[in-house]
Amino acid sequence: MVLADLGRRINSAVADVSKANVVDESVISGLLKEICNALLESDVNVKLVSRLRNKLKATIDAQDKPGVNKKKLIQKAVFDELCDLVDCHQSEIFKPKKKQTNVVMFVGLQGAGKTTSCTKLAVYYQRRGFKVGLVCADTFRAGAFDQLKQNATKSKIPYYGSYTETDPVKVAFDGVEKFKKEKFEIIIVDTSGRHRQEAELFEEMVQIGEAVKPNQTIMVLDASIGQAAEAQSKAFKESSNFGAIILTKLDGHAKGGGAISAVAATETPIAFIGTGEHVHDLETFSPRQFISKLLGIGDIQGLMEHVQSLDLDQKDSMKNFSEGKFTLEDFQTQMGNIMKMGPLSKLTSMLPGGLGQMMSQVGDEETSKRLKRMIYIMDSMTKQELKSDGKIFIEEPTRILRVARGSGTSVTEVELVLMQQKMMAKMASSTKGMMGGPGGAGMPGGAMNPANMQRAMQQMRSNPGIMQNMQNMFGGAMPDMSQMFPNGMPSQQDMMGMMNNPQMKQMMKQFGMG
Ligand SMILES: Nc1nc2c(ncn2[C@@H]2O[C@H](COP(=O)(O)OP(=O)(O)OP(=O)(O)O)[C@@H](O)[C@H]2O)c(=O)[nH]1
Repeated sequence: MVLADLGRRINSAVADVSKANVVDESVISGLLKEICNALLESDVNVKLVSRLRNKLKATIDAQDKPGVNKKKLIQKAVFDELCDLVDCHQSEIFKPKKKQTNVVMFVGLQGAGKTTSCTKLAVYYQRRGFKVGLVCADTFRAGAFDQLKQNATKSKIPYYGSYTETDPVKVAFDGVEKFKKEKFEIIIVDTSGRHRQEAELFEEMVQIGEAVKPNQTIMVLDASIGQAAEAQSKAFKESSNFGAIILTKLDGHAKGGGAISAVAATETPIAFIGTGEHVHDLETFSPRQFISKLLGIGDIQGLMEHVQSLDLDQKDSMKNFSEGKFTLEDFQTQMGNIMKMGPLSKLTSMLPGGLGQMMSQVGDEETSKRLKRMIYIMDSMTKQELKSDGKIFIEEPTRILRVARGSGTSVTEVELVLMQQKMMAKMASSTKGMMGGPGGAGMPGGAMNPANMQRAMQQMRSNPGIMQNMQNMFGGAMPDMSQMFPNGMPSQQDMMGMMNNPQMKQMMKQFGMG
């Protein structure tokens, strides 16, 4: 992940403070020095780094009063200042309105990811019920229209472009007019990033802007742009007055600090981040979620949004779970949902604390392979077996052999699936009393109420086996929960979502916490 190195270095600098016996001036100046070096080496603009240092120092000095836990004060100050670095405190980012035409124009340097991001954004809004069209106004780069056409066709998004018209302003205007007549609600215009020279590119952008009068202009910025980010983004700001930034290629390994500088230099908010080449690899940007992920605290909210944005098959199995049951068929449904959730590494990076890193050590491929074999096993079961609670296999063990042969797996693997389903069923029956009535707190089958949540956490803490596993998982020391959730303990909604998240359950099982 971009800025991963920055996150690691800042984390270790803050950890050093936590280990210090006395937090005096020298410890604090050591912390500030390490954080500033890490930011500078990540390509963050020197003026921004100096500003952050001064604010951090002032905050720590101002709040350092007798009785204040200085270590926690420093952790929170560092977290807040980093959030401030990527948050330009703009008011509400442009939100398209239903039943109106919203024209969105994309600008940016060549290869930044405009065409890809146009399609991603089109799919993002289409999934939210908008009627979306794509216009290719890049008449400079050969193949630009074909690329947009291919992307749009694959995602079933109507598109407009021309193989013959060479005037990008005319193509843009005609395309927008066409979609306006057909009552499209969002019309996204992709422009060229390549030009003989930038002056022509900017001139063309101004003309296209005058022709299509966009409600929103978005600058697409490649996170690996480095120190050039500030000058480039300022130049685009002057010509196209973009109102939001899409930061692409954050899944890469670039330093990424230059992009942060662009946000500050243009005082323009990052609306979305691109996290891969796939059309669904677009995430809304939230400074606190971004910094939480950067510092390895996890991004529970992002994980919940990701799970909720997928049309996962949650109906019966969640109802069963809330009634204390969990059949093999429910298990099969949940496994199928996990496979729908996309690259496991992206999800695990949102898991708090060391959980994500731990999961990523197993690796996408291996985890995915194991899940697939579990699904093959359940696909080889009869309806009666799937609807059962698994006892049928104990009464007639030859069924295990038949399923193993039918799924091309082993008896041991089938037994493992049965054991995991049994664990889940036990979890379902133990949480049965904790779920509110159906529809409670808006969660399917109700939500765990605070008192029961507390009891569940106490049960976890009082069970030496679970605690030992937790400590093994975190390398011997239980993390300070407040450090994992700097925005305060997640709401019961988040915790419930996390506890019910099949990915989390699968992972808890792997670490013996199932
Ligand atoms: N890993 C990764 N690759 C991305 C991302 N966004 C775009 N890309 C890739 O970046 C390359 C350039 O993307 P394009 O969408 O063609 O860029 P462009 O700005 O339209 O390029 P021009 O039209 O030539 O100016 C393609 O290979 C994309 O797949 C991202 O978030 N992550």
